[in-house]
Amino acid sequence: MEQFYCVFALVIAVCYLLYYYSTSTFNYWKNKSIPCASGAVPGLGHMWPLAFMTKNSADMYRDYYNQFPESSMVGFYNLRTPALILRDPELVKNVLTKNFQNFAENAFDIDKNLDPLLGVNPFFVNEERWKTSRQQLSSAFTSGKLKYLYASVQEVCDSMSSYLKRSCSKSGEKVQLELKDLCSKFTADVVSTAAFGVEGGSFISEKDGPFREIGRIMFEPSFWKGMKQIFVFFIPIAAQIFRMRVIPTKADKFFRGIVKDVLRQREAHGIERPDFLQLMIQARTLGKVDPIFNEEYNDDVITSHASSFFVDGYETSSIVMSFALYQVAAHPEVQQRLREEVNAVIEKHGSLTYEALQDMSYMDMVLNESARLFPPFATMMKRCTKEIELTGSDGITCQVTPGTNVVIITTGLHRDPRFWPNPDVFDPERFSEENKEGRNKYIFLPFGEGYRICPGQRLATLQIKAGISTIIRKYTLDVSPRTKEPIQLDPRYFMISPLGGLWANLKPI
Ligand code: HEM
Repeated sequence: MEQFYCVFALVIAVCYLLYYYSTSTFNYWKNKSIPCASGAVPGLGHMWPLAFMTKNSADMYRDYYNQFPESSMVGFYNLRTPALILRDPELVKNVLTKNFQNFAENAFDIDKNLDPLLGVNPFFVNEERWKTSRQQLSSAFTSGKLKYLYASVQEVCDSMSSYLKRSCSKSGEKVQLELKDLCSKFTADVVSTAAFGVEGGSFISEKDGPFREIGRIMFEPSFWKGMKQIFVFFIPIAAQIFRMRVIPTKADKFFRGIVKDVLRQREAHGIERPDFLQLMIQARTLGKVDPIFNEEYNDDVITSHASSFFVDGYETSSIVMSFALYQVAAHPEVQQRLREEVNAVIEKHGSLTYEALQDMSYMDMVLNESARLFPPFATMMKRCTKEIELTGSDGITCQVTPGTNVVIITTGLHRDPRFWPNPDVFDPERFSEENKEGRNKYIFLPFGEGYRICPGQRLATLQIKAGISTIIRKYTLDVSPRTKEPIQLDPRYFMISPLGGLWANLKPI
């Protein structure tokens, strides 16, 4: 009996210590007189809805953002670590631009040994390596090089067009499609053609092309993948403990294999193509040295750069494109005006050229409004590296110390009624020249802002505009009753994915 009491006392003591340890920081924000979101639980802090997969991060963070509508800052706890939400556009500007030096790091700790292909991906690296890798990737997106890459985008538009034509004639008249799947095929093929120099093959048959298949392995929501992604992106300490990779082994092998094959084929047959790989091959032929690896452009160096295209650009672009098509399907008057613009611009330029796409101002309005409601990333997380005092427009002051994560909640700012009247309503007019004038740019951040703004923004916009124009010229779209409305976001996913999919009927005009 005595033994039983001893064990019981020990268990109680351990439980108490664990409880004490996991909640001992929970007064941090109170002591700093910063309002703190409610709902922290021992062990998980405010991250329990992600850990238990009851909410998508976009919804969870927006809930915390909305708890103090009048406050410029809100504290919360990532497990037991204090983190700060910024609700004031001037504070966001401070972090992303004005005092960037104090917040230069993205708050993600990736193990470069486990994920060597991410070693040059600007999103996942910091300091000097970030500067060089960003410069290098951005150099592929100058206007001249984008025009060069646009040839690849046009190839994919043509194969998507043939695929849609075949699908419609097979099904009689109209065809029902899941838009995220269609757009994932499209962006997978753009990456494979523009970055890796191989035909994507997603529109040849019903079978996935190889890049679409890798896309499914890496991004399609499922319980275990969701668990892993949520740990990697939101609870990185746990991901490190369990040695979780961002790029699965199968995808790593695939990227290395494909680059090797393509390089050998091009060397053997003297092939040149207008793609990202060719830019690297040119650097290799000139004997240039990669400034990050300090090595020649060998196969591994080239694979690392090319895979950044896929990791950063494939899923983000397909999310934005699919939600924009969904909004177009749901708003026939917007669809008609957009179609008229596309037709007029094509008539003016002769075809869907690079220059024609720059002329589509209503398309820009529609894309912006759609990305306002559904940005692929709910948050941007920055780590404080140098102590700084932040003061909000409401007078709240916070001394932010090194190591503290500062979170910019895109989904909160994008639907904040202080900045957007009727924030849940889809209205492209918000982005007319007149309505945009004088608006603080730090309330609309689908691509981020400041020094770490997305370097792929122009390529992403280009391919999305080309893809939507290709579809809308020849088809009318309406939302299928199979789509669950209002849209609910999949809690198993670290970006946004609509539960049940975005289904639309496409009918030839
Ligand atoms: C519609 C599609 C896209 C969206 C919405 C998007 C959005 C974003 C956002 C929000 C960030 C974070 C900015 C920050 O942390 O301050 C980012 C970073 C980044 N994006 Fe994109 N992105 C898209 C497409 C692309 C494409 C096509 C590429 C390249 C091929 C790309 C490459 C990158 C890179 C390398 C970074 C890291 C930049 C840095 O930390 O310096 N993105 N993107």
